[in-house]
Amino acid sequence: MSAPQLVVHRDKELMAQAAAARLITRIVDAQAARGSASVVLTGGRNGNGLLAALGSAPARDAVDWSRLDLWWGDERYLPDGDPERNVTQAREALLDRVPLDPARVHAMPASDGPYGDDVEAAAAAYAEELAAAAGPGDGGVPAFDVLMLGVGPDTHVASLFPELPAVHETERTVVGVRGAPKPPPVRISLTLPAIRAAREVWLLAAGEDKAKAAAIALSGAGELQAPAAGARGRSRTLWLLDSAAASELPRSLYPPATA
Ligand SMILES: O=C(O)[C@H](O)[C@@H](O)[C@H](O)[C@H](O)COP(=O)(O)O
Repeated sequence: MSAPQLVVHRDKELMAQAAAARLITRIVDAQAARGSASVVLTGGRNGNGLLAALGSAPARDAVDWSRLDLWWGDERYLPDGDPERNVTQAREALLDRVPLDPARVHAMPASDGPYGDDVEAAAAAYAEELAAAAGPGDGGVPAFDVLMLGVGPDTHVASLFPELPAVHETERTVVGVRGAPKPPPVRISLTLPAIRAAREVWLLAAGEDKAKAAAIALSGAGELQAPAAGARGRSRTLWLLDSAAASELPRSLYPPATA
């Protein structure tokens, strides 16, 4: 697992714009190398802010949108089209404005779909979809080029909350979550093993309310108490912060350029 790298931007708007530019380049490089790219989106304000910034980025259409696989790190288990669903918000922020191949947009199941209120069955179905897309030796999930995660003030990532059952999962790649402290309570989430299968994991943390979470997660806390600490990529773990979210980091962790 890669040690975390940090980049601190002036404010959350610039962080979103810079992260969007970074994502465009990463996708373009993956498509040039392998003919397609695979990205995991996150819900939340920072994730949606990045998508909105990407939509208005000058280089937006350097991406071949028809050869991009999109997955989700977590989803609120609500009816299809519910405004609180991460996929609904992603569509509004960007996805409905770019020519994606609908067959390559892998939304997590909705609560009014075939699994009804059986969120574990819905999670198992998504795990099967991931496994079907995985390559030999990928371990049940595709080798995502970039997996993005917003970071909660309590250090949660996806719907993995400190000390709750889902963060303890070591075998399954996708689980159902009930009783999530962040509403809505019922969710579907990738697990840490699935997150750690990604080539690169990018954690997005902007705002004063993330300062403590970033400091805890980056100062050696365990992943059960601080799930963000367990979100590591196989070849890269990148924390994208704004100055407010970085304000409580130990000086030793500050990137040299911002010392
Ligand atoms: O479904 C969700 O709510 C998100 O996936 C969640 O993990 C989010 O990324 C963090 O809570 C940060 O959210 P903000 O960026 O809005 O602070």
